[in-house]
Amino acid sequence: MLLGVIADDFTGASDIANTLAKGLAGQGGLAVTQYLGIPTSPAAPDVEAAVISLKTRSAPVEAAVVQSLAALEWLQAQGCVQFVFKYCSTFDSTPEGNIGPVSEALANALGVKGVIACPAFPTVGRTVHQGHLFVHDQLLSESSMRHHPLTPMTDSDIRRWLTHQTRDLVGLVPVATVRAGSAEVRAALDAAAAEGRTMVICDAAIDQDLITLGAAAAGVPFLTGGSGIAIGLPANFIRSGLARGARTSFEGVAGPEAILAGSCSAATRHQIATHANDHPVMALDVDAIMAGTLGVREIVEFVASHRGQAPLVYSSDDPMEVEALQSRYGRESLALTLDGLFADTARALVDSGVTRLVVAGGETSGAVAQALDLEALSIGPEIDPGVPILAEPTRAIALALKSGNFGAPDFFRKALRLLEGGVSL
Ligand SMILES: Nc1ncnc2c1ncn2[C@@H]1O[C@H](COP(=O)(O)OP(=O)(O)O)[C@@H](O)[C@H]1O
Ligand SMILES: O=C(O)[C@@H](O)C(=O)COP(=O)(O)O
Repeated sequence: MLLGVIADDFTGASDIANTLAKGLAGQGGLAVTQYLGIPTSPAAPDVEAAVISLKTRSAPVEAAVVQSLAALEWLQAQGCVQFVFKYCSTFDSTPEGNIGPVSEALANALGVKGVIACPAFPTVGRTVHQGHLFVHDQLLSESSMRHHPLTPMTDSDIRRWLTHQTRDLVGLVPVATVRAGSAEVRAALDAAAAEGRTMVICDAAIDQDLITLGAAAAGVPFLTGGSGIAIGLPANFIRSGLARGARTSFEGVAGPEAILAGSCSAATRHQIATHANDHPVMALDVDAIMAGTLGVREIVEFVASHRGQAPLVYSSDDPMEVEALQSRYGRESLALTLDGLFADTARALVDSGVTRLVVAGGETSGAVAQALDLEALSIGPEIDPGVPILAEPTRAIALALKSGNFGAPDFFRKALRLLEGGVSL
């Protein structure tokens, strides 16, 4: 194994797995497997890149650090020569963490400083300029991410945001240095390391910037970022002859389908509204769930009675309603209950024969994937930017774990069709 990725949530993990599997146009990517949690046995010999999905984005800091270090240990045991810590392209975190503490713990374990930190993912509008993160043409703090239910992002200066979370000073590689080329980036990272800076925010506004950062990272043990930071990494291994340039393949899985959405992100709510125009949808009454009068049984009945029609079940709501529910029930216990309900529902659905499952939301997907006890997933073609098909070949289950803010308005319908393999991509 060459490359090991530690991802702080499950949708983010499939996002970076997709980037690594795709590679640059015409070159092929790496042979990637996405693991759900830290595997308990060695990887198959043909795996070139492993992506370990953790659910640490909103975990307590100490738990996030401990799990990330354990993931690193497993990846080191598989022989990886480079490690990536994958976090969200909108830098989802609280002032306490977990991006800073986890990054510093991994950097210390690997004995490195001057580590690239770049959440940019230009294809979906996330760019970094002079250390400030933009979502399309809005500063992060003015985007819908300021209303996120668990990690509201209220500061676009991610250098400052990260400084709240880290022990060491945070550095910056500005766009002018990135555009000057990979050697200049490397020199800037070395200079930051010499000043004792562990994390260094790197500007990137277009894919070419990320390719430059990727080239600067050739042979470097550790880097961090959104999935964009991985764009240039397969090429390093292919160029040096260590990887062969793999291509993704996927046969398709037939059978009953379901869509579960716990994401309250703007893109998901728009996708739900679009899907509701011509498909059956069930809006979950959160008060009834909290009162224990609505649960798995009713949801499974709804899905079963709309088999073949792409039924969608969602708890997603707009920011004002989310805020009202959180003040009524408490943010954490509400999220715990809803994530738990989606997890139990997914298990019941799969037990009832569902083989094609689309899940929207990182926390929601993490809860679902853990409940299904999936271990290793292969990466199929991309459905929409950042969202690949995931296949569990031994159980003939195909999944899409969609990041809350990713995907076109018709994502749900398209994803189910592609999971069936009916359409060539
Ligand atoms: N109606 C709701 N009110 C409050 N919280 C909700 C509601 N629906 C879902 N949630 C919670 O909001 C969180 C959404 O996070 P997540 O699934 O990661 O979505 P995203 O990918 O958009 O960040 C989950 O923990 C989920 O349980
Ligand atoms: O980097 C990204 O934006 C995604 O890969 C991601 O991590 C999104 O997280 P969720 O919105 O919580 O799914």
